[in-house]
Amino acid sequence: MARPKIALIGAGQIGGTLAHLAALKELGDVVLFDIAEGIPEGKALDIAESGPSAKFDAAMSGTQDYADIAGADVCIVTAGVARKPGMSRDDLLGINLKVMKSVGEGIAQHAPDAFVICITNPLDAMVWALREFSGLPHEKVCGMAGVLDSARFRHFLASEFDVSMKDVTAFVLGGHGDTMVPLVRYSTVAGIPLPDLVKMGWTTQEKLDAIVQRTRDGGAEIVGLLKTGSAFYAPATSAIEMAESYLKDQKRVLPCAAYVDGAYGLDGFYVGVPTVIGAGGVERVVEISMNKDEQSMFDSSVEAVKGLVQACKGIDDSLK
Ligand SMILES: NC(=O)c1ccc[n+]([C@@H]2O[C@H](COP(=O)([O-])OP(=O)(O)OC[C@H]3O[C@@H](n4cnc5c(N)ncnc54)[C@H](O)[C@@H]3O)[C@@H](O)[C@H]2O)c1
Ligand SMILES: O=C(O)C[C@H](O)C(=O)O
Repeated sequence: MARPKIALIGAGQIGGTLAHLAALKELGDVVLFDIAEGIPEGKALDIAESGPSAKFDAAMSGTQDYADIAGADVCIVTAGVARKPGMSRDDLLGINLKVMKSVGEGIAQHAPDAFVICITNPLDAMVWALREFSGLPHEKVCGMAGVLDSARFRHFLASEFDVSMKDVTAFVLGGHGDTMVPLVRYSTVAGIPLPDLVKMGWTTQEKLDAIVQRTRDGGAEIVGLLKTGSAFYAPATSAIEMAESYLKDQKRVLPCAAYVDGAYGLDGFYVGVPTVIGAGGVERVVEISMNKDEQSMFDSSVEAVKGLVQACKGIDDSLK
């Protein structure tokens, strides 16, 4: 049986890391696409030359021609611009919306059966726009953010409790911005919810509040340190987790920016929610019950994303 084909649209910091991880995990053959001549070809060759030592079998190639992504099983989109210190993700909307248009058209023409994972920011609005421009089925187009935000939350919690990250679970829902909603009640250490761990004296409410805020600011913290761009190792690893669940029909329960139609009182809207990802794409949106405070934070986050979607419609007439 032929190996799956993975198209990476954007061969920058995340695109290159995605290619390397996909090769190391032998998820399939990789095509890197970018408008910057030489970059996708150079990264593909460099990673291919690591194969004999790393001992993977995967073909790697780079291109500026969308025809080369033909028949891709998975497309992961990082094309566009990343923020620098002093910018918010939302400042990228205008420039990255134009990129989503060309990418959406390229995928529609050459890889219409692919499972598409958008990473480009501002994430929730960009995945919505990418779906509109590509016209692919909603369950085959989703956005990566919740896995990353939850991983950051889990990392901070594991450090605070001095336990293995493997035993920490967490869910961060809502839009991938300052309004994201780390769900404390649904986050656990070995199944013990965080509020119980506060009662058990493992941490204090103040420390937990600070971790929640650090999670919300997680992207900006890295941007402030790197200065030339944004995070790429953890974002790439998160998207690979989603792609693997699709390719291997693992049916992982992962938070991602998915099309929510009916659940959470939403009628046809992309925002971060828990989902099941399997061979059918986003096979299920998991609707969890929220208390008043959680619901109000989620609602504010949805409103923030709605504002960005409106801004997209104001920029590109074809989106109305
Ligand atoms: N969703 C998330 O959680 C998350 C996490 C980190 C970064 N991001 C976002 O991901 C995006 C990529 O980040 P990065 O660090 O890889 O950036 P990067 O600048 O390193 O790479 C972006 C690449 O896109 C290419 N590109 C630009 N326009 C293109 C087009 N029209 N077609 C094809 N390629 C094009 C550029 O040449 C560049 O190589 C940014 O928008 C960033 O904000 C999102
Ligand atoms: O913060 C950014 O601009 C990149 C990304 O959204 C992140 O959370 O790391």
